[in-house]
Amino acid sequence: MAARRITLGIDLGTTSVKAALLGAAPDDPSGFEVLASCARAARAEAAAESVVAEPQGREQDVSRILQALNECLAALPRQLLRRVVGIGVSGQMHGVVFWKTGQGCEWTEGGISPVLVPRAVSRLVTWQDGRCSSEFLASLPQPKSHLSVATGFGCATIFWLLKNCPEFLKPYDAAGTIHDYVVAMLCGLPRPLMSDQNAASWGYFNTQSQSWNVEILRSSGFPVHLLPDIAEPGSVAGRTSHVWFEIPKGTQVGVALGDLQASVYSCMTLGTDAVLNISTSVQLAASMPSGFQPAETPDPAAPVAYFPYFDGTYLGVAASLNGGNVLAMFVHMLVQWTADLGLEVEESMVYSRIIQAAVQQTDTHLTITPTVLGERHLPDQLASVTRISPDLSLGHVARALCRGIVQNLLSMLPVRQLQEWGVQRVVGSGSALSRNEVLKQEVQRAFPLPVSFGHDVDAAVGAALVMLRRNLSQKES
Ligand SMILES: Nc1ncnc2c1ncn2[C@@H]1O[C@H](COP(=O)(O)OP(=O)(O)O)[C@@H](O)[C@H]1O
Ligand SMILES: O=C(CO)[C@@H](O)[C@H](O)[C@H](O)[C@H](O)COP(=O)(O)O
Repeated sequence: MAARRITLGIDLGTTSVKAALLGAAPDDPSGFEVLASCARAARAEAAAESVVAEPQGREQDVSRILQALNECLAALPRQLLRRVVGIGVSGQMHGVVFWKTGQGCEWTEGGISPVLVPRAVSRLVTWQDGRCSSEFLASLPQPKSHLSVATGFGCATIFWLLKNCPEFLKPYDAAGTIHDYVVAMLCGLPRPLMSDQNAASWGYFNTQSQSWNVEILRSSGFPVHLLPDIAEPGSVAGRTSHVWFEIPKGTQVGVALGDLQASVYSCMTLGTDAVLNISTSVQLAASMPSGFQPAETPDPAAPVAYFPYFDGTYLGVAASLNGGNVLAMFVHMLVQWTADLGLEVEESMVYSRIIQAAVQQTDTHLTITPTVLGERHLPDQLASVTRISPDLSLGHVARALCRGIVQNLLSMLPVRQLQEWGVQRVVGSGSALSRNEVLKQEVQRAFPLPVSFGHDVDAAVGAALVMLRRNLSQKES
């Protein structure tokens, strides 16, 4: 009997790195089985390299992200890694990392197998970065794209660096998202490749012509040489240049995918499914009919945007900036206040206690609008708390916070709109959801539709599944 095909999926998320090994399972309705998975907190937050970007800058240390990736790979069964025939990579969209071609990493020998270590590479400026003010964004040229440009989007960040610290860009001749960087390093690509999923998340990309707004950008002095070449999501970017945790050298690596699209790909088993992903951020997505094309001119005030998916199709997405990160801020605040009172508590204990308290508090009148980061379509709408009564327990606050995250998303994309799109079921994904019973309860309460919950490493599963299906179709042809 032919050996079972196995693929590896990776998700370089904002808070954690996930990896999953998938095996073909012809007898399973999904066609696959998750053989092993791993998640490791990246703890990659770092001070902005450019001091002028503070305090709104949000950057991550690439070496910590790769460290978490190496820990994930090291934790996966070697006997399965040896049989990997394809690697799919996804990650946090919008962000940008810069490197020097040919010097972006080093394969260090010495251990059991070579390990990927970053070398001449910048910090990752993430999607949560707020350095581009509304005034700065208004000063940029109008894109020829159906998506508006927001702070934290790759092209906006590059324009900001060009204006405020031009010296910063001089040493680099390549740029991409963190997952484009990892694909380029795994394959030793001379130039990064980028799927339209990630290019659209940078701004100044036209999904219909599948091209950057090169003339618009060039005429504004933008360093267009930094823009990656574009390739189909699901196509092969290259082959691994080294043995990697016993994954054979020469293994196919797919062009990197957006984490949202990869999560949807693993969870959306029916075209009438909507996918609710709650991770650092939160997104509610549903597929648009084939042939759908978004309006050419974006409406920055619109809460729903249309993201490229696969094969020229689109997802209708409400993407809130305020998801698991708001819970994380609440937990961090409690840890800080407890320290101010002279006590020390572990974050993990606080998470379990607030969830436990909220489970006990089955309902609340307290109302929290959780938009501490504003929203892209409402940048000035910050968070608020109303209907505070004398019974202000931890359970009330935690329940109201989880409810607020879900209700805020529904205010962007109401159930009525989902039903008009033909949605009949909601599938939940993301670790913030899978680890939080109260969030699950609030999701089930908010949707008058059947709700099910996917894996907790969905984007990694989705990235692996794309490569598994590609490999199987290659073998059949
Ligand atoms: N111990 C925990 N218990 C419950 N939820 C947690 C815990 N630790 C982190 N979280 C939640 O998980 C979120 C991160 O989810 P994750 O899927 O790792 O994000 P990403 O995919 O964006 O990296 C955090 O923002 C936080 O809300
Ligand atoms: O903000 C949007 C889209 O505009 C999101 O889909 C965005 O891709 C994701 O939130 C980021 O990639 C971060 O994802 P995650 O780390 O929260 O999983």
